[in-house]
Amino acid sequence: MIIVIQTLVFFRESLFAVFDRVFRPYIKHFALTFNRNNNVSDDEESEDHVFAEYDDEKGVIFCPPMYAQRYAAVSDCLMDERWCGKLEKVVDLGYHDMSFIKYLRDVPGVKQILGVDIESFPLRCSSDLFGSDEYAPKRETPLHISLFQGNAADPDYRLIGSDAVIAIEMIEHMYPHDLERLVHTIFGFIKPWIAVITTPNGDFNPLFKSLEKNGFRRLDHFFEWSREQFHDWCSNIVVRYPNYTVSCRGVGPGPPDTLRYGCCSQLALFVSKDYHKQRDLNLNSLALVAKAPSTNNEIQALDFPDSDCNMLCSPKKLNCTTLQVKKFSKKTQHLMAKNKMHSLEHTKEVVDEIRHLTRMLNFNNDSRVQAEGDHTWHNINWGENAPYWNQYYQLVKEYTYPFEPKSEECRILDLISDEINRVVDMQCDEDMDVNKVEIPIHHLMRVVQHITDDVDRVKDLLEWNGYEIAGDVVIYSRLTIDTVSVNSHENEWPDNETFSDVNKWFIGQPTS
Ligand SMILES: C[S@@+](CC[C@H](N)C(=O)[O-])C[C@H]1O[C@@H](n2cnc3c(N)ncnc32)[C@H](O)[C@@H]1O
Ligand SMILES: [Mg+2]
Repeated sequence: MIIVIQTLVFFRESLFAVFDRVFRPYIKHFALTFNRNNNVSDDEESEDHVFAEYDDEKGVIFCPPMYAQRYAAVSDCLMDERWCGKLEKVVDLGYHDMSFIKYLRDVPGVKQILGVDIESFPLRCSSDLFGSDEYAPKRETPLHISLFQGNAADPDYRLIGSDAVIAIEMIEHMYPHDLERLVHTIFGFIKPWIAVITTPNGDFNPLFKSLEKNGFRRLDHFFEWSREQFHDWCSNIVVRYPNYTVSCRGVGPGPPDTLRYGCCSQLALFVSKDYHKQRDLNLNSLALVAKAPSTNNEIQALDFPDSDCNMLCSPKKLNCTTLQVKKFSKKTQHLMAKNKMHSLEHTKEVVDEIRHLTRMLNFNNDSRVQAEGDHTWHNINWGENAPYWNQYYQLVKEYTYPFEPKSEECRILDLISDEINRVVDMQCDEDMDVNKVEIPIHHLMRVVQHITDDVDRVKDLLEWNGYEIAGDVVIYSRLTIDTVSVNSHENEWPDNETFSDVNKWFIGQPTS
């Protein structure tokens, strides 16, 4: 049983590493930009790994499969060192059966994933990804996934605060007017740090014989752009949203001698020049406000739906003349009574929040939301029974993964282990025969300085975990590791589940 669990633990933790190891070598090779004269990687080894060939029956065959090359290229964008580990909230538009979300879950730093798809059928298929394995180890970092059904073109408020937006092979399935709105939803409403968009390369289609009878276009796509058209579309976006830069490249090179067609897919990476994370609005606990201040200087706080919220607002601070409260939820009424509040002027204000909200939701002269009766909403676009403001998507499924943060000791040991491995690898690259590496403890302290500056504590920890320490240096001996077999370690383990993370970590580390 223990072995099975350990295998599962290992497998789960290794998945992403494997994905990374398998695909990363290919990724550099994918970089075929629109400029056909640009260099294709001349790394012969990676060329061996990524290739395509003709098959008389099947047409072009990609190795690795095209979807895997695409996912690798998108993952590569997400793990760019400029933001790796800092993209916390990521949206996958057109996520289909969650195939990419499986990988997204393990991208460093990601804590919240939103999936939006217009179809409901794929959503049902994806349910097995959630909590199906009760023996799966807890995550070390929190992760919440929400799947929505809706049109990605609609600026649903739950998209606010997203650091990255991904749309893999989705835009060609959109109506032109939706695509136009999507551009604004991404770059004018969400304003993420990065956006990664992929779409087929129409130039490549002559290589697919099976498409010939349909004019070299796929039936379910509204368009398939040439590289030039995609490039134009991207350039136009950055002209309209000048806070963004864009770089385009091909993904999935064709068989030899077809370079002139470019790659099978094309990818655009948009990067914000000056990213400020938008505050994530939790409207579930937020007062709803209506009537644009610009129209008649009137704001109405309509309801505080299920609030823990004390987000009541004051008209003076909002620069408006009247502020009416039509209806409060019970909880808010209770809060008001408790604080002996009779009118809004005397309530605690969270004015910035309200202001922020009005800005976020793009209130303008057409934006009026009013509460009429019990939970009936009315606005000039929808009339009666308008949807909750900016709540366009329907939540289909959400899941919070159980997690257990690593102990501080464990984090220190992991960081130091990585650093030691890095230094040892460097030394070995320079001199293959090196068997012993001495690393000053002060060098290692740098990688844990955000956790501790206590040198003695770190030394003790390292010694406890089998490192050889002499004075102020850690001695790493390659011979020791080479003679340690995995089996010998396994046999040393008592057969119970009470090991601390520190003990687990100790497997495979050098012993003194
Ligand atoms: C070819 S699939 C992409 C699959 C997935 N992104 C991947 O690469 O594995 C296109 C997906 O986009 C979805 N889609 C099409 N139009 C959409 C829209 N306007 N809003 C949201 N999703 C849309 C479709 O339902 C479909 O699941
Ligand atoms: Mg498609």
